[in-house]
Amino acid sequence: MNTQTQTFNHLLPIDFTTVSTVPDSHAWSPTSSPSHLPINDDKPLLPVIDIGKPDAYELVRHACEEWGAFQVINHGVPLSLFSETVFQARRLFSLPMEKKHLVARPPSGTAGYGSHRISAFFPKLMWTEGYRMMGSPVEHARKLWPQDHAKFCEVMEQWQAEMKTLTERIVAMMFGSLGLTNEEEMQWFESQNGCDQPLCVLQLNSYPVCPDPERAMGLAPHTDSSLITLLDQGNISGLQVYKEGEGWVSVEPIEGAVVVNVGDLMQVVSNGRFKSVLHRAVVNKTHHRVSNAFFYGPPWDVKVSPLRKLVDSDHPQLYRSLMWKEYLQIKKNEISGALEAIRL
Ligand SMILES: O=C(O)CCC(=O)C(=O)O
Ligand SMILES: [Fe+2]
Repeated sequence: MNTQTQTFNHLLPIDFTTVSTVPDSHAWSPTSSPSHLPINDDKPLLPVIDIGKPDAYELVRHACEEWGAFQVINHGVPLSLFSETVFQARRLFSLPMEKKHLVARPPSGTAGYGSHRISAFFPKLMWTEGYRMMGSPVEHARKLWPQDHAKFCEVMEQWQAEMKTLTERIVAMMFGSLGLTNEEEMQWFESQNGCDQPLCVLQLNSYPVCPDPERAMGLAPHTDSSLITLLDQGNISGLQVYKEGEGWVSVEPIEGAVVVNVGDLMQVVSNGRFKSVLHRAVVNKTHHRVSNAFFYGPPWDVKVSPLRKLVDSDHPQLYRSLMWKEYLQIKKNEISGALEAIRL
């Protein structure tokens, strides 16, 4: 096997339908598996915010400062689109492995089927498979369903459009809650070479039923690099967020709610006011869980820095200005120390 094939194989998950026990490659040690530091039911709940209400700004600010995450309801995204998106995601993941390999994500590619991007950081593999897209998935969908790809594309494109609109509304609320009022004050990246549109990635995640969930990890602890991420975790629990002083807290699914994660970039541009949330996903014995994450960030080739209005003598600049591609490169080499590495 040459190096290229080896690297490529590392990106491809095992066929979970063929295993009846957790193989050694996927067995996490007792101190790093989810059973370490178990969840205790007395912990506070992640805030649920009705973004149609007048107090929403204040609640958003508080949630971003204290948790780095919250759930939103009353956001206007049709409930039927949630179930159609989950249905189409399940349709993709239930295809035979040979089919999914037809759309495998190449080692340096952004779209396609494969393991989660963070898997390279851990000695053990995770109990998950994923499919990523940016915009229309039509080229892949044609390969997967030569006669019947239109509905998958239509639903995924509609979901991305809805998530983009909702993201922009929530980002404006976040900045608004910090006292930024006009577009210029909210300019969160400095475009270079004419790149002025945000980049959006939709990641479908599948966590197959696991014979021994205590020893397996759905998705290991990480922060998202994005400005913010919108997550639909369907109706099966599995997402946990880390809260300082409390430990891991389960995020209970609420029908039609969307989880908002503050990403690394929001921590930078808010000059540390908002916290990028550490989160992970656990698996279970009985239900195949599917989630989807919509990551919203800047183009590769732009400069990012803390917003000027959030820096003053009482709030000195915490992070240096840098090109976004430089940050992503730092994050590629270290999963948890990237924000520290750019701290002034
Ligand atoms: O599946 C989940 O609940 C979490 C997904 C996630 O954190 C991610 O895709 O980055
Ligand atoms: Fe994440």
